[in-house]
Formats: sequence, C-alpha cells, structure tokens
Amino acid sequence: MSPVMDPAFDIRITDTTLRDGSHAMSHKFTVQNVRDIVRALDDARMEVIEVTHGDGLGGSSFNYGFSLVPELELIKAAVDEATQAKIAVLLLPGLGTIRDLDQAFDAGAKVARIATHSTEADISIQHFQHARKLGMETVGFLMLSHRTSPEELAKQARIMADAGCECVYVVDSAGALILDDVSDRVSALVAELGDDAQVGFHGHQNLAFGVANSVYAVRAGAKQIDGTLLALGAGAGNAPTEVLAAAFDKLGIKTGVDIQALMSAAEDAVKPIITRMPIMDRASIMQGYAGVYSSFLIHAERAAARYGVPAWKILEEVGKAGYVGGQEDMIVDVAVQLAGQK
Ligand SMILES: C[C@H](O)CC(=O)C(=O)O
Ligand SMILES: [Mn+2]
Repeated sequence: MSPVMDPAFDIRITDTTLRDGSHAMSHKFTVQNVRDIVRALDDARMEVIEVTHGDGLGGSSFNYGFSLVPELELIKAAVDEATQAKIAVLLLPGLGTIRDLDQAFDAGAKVARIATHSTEADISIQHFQHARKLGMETVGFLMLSHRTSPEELAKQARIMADAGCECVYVVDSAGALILDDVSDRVSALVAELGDDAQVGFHGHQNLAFGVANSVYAVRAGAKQIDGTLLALGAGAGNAPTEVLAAAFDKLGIKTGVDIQALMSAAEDAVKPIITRMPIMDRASIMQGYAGVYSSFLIHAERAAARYGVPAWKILEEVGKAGYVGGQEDMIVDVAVQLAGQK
C-alpha cells in the first residue's frame, strides 16, 4: 500500500538536513538548531522532516561518533516545533533496535525509515512489520544502490514491500550513479512494485548529479525525493532541498513546498550554524568515482590525519575493497596498510 499523499502534488520532498546533515556536523546538532530548522521547514510546508543521528537510531557510539544531544531529545524538540510536518526517523537494523523504534514512536515520530545495504533487505522485515503495527508510515532505504543491478534491486524492493514498506528508495549513498543508472533502477522498482508501494530516490553530490539524478528519478516514476538544506550531508552533501524545489517547479512538477521559504531556511537557519560546508574536493569526488559510502568521508579524514596518508587515497582503496556501511573500522585498517607502504 502506498502512503497517502496530497493528490494536488506530483511528488513529495522529504528533508533530511537533521539526519544526513548530522554527518557533516559530526553529530553536534543542538536542541536550538533542531527547533530553528524544523520551524523553518514547517513554515515552508515540508511534509516530512527526518531527525536522527546520521547513522540512524542508536548511531551515537564510539564507532560512528557520539551525538552532542541524545537523539530522543532532538526528536521530541522536532515534534514539539512542527505544526503540520511529520517527523521521520532512520533505523539501520543491528545498529538500532525495535526498542529504539518504540521510543522514537513514543516521542512522536510518525515515519519509520529502515535502511539496509542494497542486497540485504531481508534484515528489515521485522522492523517494517513492527512499524506498521505501531501505525507508522514506512519507507525503505536500499543503500549503495550502484553496487546492485536494477533487476536484483527490484527483488530486494519486493522483500521490503511484502514486509509492509510503503515506499522503497533507491539510495545513491556514494553519489556514484549517473542519470540512466538512476532511471534504470527506479523503473525496475516501479515495474516490480506497481501499486503495492511507491519508489523514492536519495541522491548525493559527489559527482555533482544529485539534482539531475532526482529529476531522472521522477521522470522514471519516483514519487518521493530526499534533500537537505544547503546540501548539508555526508560526502559532498545531498541534493539540496531548495534547489530541488526550484528545479521541480521550473519543470512543472508540483511539490507543494514554498520555494522562497526554503531558501530562507537554508540561508537563515542552516548557513549560520554550519561547521563544515560540504564540497566536491578530491576525497569526496573519489567517493563518487570509486563508489564509496558517503558517510565514510569524515572517518577517512580522521584516519588520514592520524596515519599521514591522503584521505582520497584511503577512500580509493576502500572502494576497491568494496566495504559497506558498518565496516567503518576497516578504514583505519586501510590507512595503517597505506602508511606501512610509505
Ligand atoms: C546511514 C546512511 O547515512 C544513510 C544514507 O543517507 C545513505 O546511505 O546515503
Ligand atoms: Mn545519504
């Protein structure tokens, strides 16, 4: 079953500044930051706002980086501030648990977004079933989708839809997909899922295709698209919400958001608090080129500083090895090996 969306609009944009942007902020959002950004997005009529540690519920840890403020507090502040927007949370099975989902639901979260590697959808089944039992709207994330063929990705999407997922996203975690790579995957999912679930797209900017890829996704049938204000996010950042809104408007694709209000949100609520502006530098371009998980960037930069080898070189090797989210410790291993070869 697909989520109920206002039939006056063609697609829905979900803003994930307060989740994917958490990577770029080293997970240091304050309650005031959350209140200011949610208020600005809510004023811009954003329907869904995601608020969680960058790596999802339970992500605050030694391995992924500790949050400045416990995420339940941030979620509660977001729920309190929103007048019409629904607050979404992300959960990676194994890192977050059903108990975390229950707590987020009790705090007022209405949308559960469950993320797995693009070949591992079966580990999300109990989470979708549970979220639906709670009455939450459900979204599935097939991460690092560039590693999986359209046909296989569609099979994985079917597993999520059968478990109760209402919209399966093609997630370009590495910013590695280019144009037809996106439409081929989205089309395969649309053909497989039909009316059983919608299809979404989440793009990153490592090769500068975040917005163009989102347009290709919509043309191939995607109904939900992710963005972040000022592109704040992992790697070179995400498709910027305010640019998506403006581009879709120019293409006659109705989103229902207020473009001017989104530009104000980016300028006034996000720009002043950014500690690190996402850019396409050698390391993040390498992520797109070598197909590396965007969230690995900060880990690689830390390892680079510690072991005296360039971050882009570490990421190039990580790409060759094919590591996936959850294998952050292997970044250090690669850095140690490269340092030994000097
Ligand atoms: C946990 C990841 O940051 C999810 C995501 O946004 C991506 O894979 O991209
Ligand atoms: Mn992302």
